[in-house]
Amino acid sequence: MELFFRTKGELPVSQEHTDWENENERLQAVISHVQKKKEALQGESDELKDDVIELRRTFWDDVTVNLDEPDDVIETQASLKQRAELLSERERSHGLLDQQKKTLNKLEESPYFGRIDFTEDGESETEPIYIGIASLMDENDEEFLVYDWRAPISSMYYDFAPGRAHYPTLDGDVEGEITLKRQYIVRGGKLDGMFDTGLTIGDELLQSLLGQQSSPQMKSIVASIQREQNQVIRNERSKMLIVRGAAGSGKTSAALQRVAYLLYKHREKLNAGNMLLFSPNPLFTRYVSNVLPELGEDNLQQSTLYHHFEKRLPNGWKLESPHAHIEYFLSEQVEGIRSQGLSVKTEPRFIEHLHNYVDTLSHSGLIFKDLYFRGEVWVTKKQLQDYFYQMASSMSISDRLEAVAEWLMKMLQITEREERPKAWVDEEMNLLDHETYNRVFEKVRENGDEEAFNEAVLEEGLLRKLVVRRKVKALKKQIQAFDVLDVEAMYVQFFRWEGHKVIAEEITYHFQKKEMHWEDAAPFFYFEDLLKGRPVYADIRHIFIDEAQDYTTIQIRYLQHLFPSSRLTLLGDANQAVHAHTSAGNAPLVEEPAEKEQETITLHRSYRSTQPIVEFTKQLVPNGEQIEAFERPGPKPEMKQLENETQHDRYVGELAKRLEERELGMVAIVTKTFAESEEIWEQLTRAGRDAQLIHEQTSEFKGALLVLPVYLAKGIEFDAVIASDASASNYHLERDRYLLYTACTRAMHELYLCANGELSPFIADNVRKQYVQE
Ligand SMILES: Nc1ncnc2c1ncn2[C@@H]1O[C@H](COP(=O)(O)OP(=O)(O)OP(=O)(O)O)[C@@H](O)[C@H]1O
Repeated sequence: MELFFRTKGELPVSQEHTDWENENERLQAVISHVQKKKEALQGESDELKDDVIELRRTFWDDVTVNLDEPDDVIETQASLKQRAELLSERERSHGLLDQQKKTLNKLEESPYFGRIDFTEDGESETEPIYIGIASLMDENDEEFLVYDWRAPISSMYYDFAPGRAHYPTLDGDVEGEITLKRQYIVRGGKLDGMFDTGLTIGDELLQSLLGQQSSPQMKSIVASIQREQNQVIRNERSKMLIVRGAAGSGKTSAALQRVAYLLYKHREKLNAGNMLLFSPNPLFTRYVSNVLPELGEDNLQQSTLYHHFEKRLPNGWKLESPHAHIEYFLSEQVEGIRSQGLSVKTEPRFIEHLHNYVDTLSHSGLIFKDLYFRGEVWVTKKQLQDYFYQMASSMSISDRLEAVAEWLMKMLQITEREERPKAWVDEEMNLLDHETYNRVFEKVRENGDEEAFNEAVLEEGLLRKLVVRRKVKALKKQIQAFDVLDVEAMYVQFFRWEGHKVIAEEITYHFQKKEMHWEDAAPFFYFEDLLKGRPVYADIRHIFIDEAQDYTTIQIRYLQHLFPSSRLTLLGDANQAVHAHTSAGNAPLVEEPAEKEQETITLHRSYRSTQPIVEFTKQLVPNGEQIEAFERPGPKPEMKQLENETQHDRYVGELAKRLEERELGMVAIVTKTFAESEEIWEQLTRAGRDAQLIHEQTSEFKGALLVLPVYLAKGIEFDAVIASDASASNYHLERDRYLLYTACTRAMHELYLCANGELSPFIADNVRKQYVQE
């Protein structure tokens, strides 16, 4: 690799000197071109802004509102529509200019980060291709001064070393020769460094990027995307793309770059609103929220599965959070009824059983609810059942339910008419407020009947109608939502039907208290949708599921069925499974490809941690030998055994203090459970230390010292990690292995393990040589 890196004060040698000056000159020329563009854009933007303000101010001036005749109404509507369209078109253009301005601001700071010189076969000229976060044309709009990193030609920068190369176009691959591959470090419009690279993209650049301190917000990796990551980013073949990879191999980073790539490639028909990322928790959501804006793109939508289910929950119900679920299984004996239920519900073929059950319900067994009006049964469950099952069983359940709803709506109209003259309506009319009376009175007046007698009759009629309509409102809503089925009872009945009586009883017990366990949410709502028909989220075209190893098969299937027209990217690492059910090997991530358009890409290299840390952590897990460390030096992990809890906690506090004093950056004390985190945090606080205790609702880091349980640290990284109590008593079950691995792999530069007593068996003898024992 040829390298000429210049930092302030260093003098380049003669050959490099020429290039340095040339590159510097070009850089300044491009930046001044960007500045000119910015000025021109500002002028345009100001004009548009004035237009928008004026249009808003005078919106009604040119609209003649005339509602006398139907024709006039249509004309008024048309003229309103025209004005509104004009305004929104101007607003959109202004928004676009704003976006362009933001991109130009970024280009002004750093217009490009890479270059390849490419000679196409059959051409004599070599074209230097400069690559940046967005394309930039020269003043005549003829030549590219900078190519967007997502342009087809730019793919060669990531995929090839100097030598033969090719890139795809609509007319087939273009072949040729790369004669130079160069990287730049440009900050604040200044050329700070320059590398010519060979095989991989600048290990030196990576060294310098990865050696930096952690940041509370994830950064884009656009300048140093690695070849295997590029396969993830540009993959378009698969309907379902599974990305497996070791901790720190760049799965999340590649996924976010992939979003940016797809937005660029399909900009005519795809926007950030069509993409949805499921993250593990609010802290992670926040952590990754800056990557796309950094690349000049709008952020994609983000949610958590918990948040989604919570919104679907019936009124007054409570859903156990995934973190409470983890804590339960970490602290309870896993042999109880609940864990039996967990195995059944998370078993990959569970979904088939659910489908089989629904098939039988097509013929018999649906449980309906009695429907009530004014506290009395209006239609019985038996009547509903009879009406439902007299329809042909060739009709789907949801179609038949729709027919039931139509039937009920008609009956409701009759009921409404029959109820109006009744005495209870008189009573309720007396309770109506003045405002309602006045409104009804006005309405009668508007209709213009001269006869006072008629007016009074009309008024009473309207008031009766209103009272009854209000009374049936809830029932109407219930019918329209198909809420005539007793889904809870049928869900329980399913377990009985399957021969799981005890599990059925356990669910009934919680359902009666309106509580739902985390492991019931996906099966329950999936089942409900099978019966009632699924809600459609047609707008979402791409879903990304990070930390997918923690999803059960049915959770993934549920999302697939919720977003039927969506492509799916699953990112995960089976070695980081923190849920009891997924660490048992049930994660969909470990299943073999099932769908035709499904593809798996595995990332082997780990970038987050130094080489000594990776060498240590890879031995904690099976198949760890497949994990490759990026060659970044650093101290070996340190281990300290202590005799009791008091000594342990005191040591953790002192160690954190020492690390803080060295101003390492962010230091995290990672524990197995939240209770342990709380204990350590309390002790630190008593000692006057300023530490932040992270809980499941935390969405932001504050300060440089954090205490958190491992499952909340997922996907995030810290400059130094203290893995608290890595003892045999704390980490001994097979699933603890994955928790310990996840905790240790959060460390970027330094890792410390402390144990109260004997070491965890996972830190086996062959591991011991990888760390220093104090
Ligand atoms: N090509 C790259 N260039 C620069 N930095 C990179 C690259 N790939 C990954 N990194 C860095 O490595 C770290 C880990 O990346 P990321 O969080 O995307 O990995 P991950 O596979 O999602 O990790 P985990 O499994 O622990 O969630 C981040 O700091 C990221 O910026």
